[in-house]
Amino acid sequence: MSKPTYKFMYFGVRARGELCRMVLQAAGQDFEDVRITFEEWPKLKPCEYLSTPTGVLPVLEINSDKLCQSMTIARYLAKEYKFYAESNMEQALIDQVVDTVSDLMGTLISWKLEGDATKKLSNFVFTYFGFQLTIADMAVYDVLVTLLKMDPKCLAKFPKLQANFKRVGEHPKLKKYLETRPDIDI
Ligand SMILES: N[C@@H](CCC(=O)N[C@@H](CS)C(=O)NCC(=O)O)C(=O)O
Repeated sequence: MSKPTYKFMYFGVRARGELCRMVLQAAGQDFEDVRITFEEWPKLKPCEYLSTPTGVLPVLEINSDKLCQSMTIARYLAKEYKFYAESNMEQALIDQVVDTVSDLMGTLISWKLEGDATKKLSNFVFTYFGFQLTIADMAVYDVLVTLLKMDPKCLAKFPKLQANFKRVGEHPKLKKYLETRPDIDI
């Protein structure tokens, strides 16, 4: 079987795309990282150009298949590259973190930050503070990047979140990517 070819299409922001980018980077998987500008989007949105399944981004092309919905893509990639878990319960524990981050991201995208966002995340430290990197760690890392930009002291009371943030940032396959990627607010 030949290796799959990946093309990931999203805007030039982290928001609903960065978790998928991080999983591909953590896997050491080559992919075409297409970053569409907001100026060019109105021309591309109609399906005849990009063939977006639902007219929104992100979209991941895998060979000739197309996937949409950021969490569907993230879970698909996490299963492919073992950033998930084996058992149904462990998967559910990861999912609740990832879905909470996704809800939070919706709030952040509309710039209506909930005051207790970091506290909410800290309730989950027991689920992702394991030995193996999962999409839960990466999802939390990414939303913390945004929260830290809004309030650099937001982790002060949460040492386990701080430690996990550091641990993901130092992952051997992610470190260089995270240090050299464009510095984007959200
Ligand atoms: N639930 C979808 C939401 C996708 C979505 O709303 N994408 C936005 C960007 S974050 C978009 O493509 N907006 C452009 C548009 O609606 O034309 C997902 O998670 O992928």
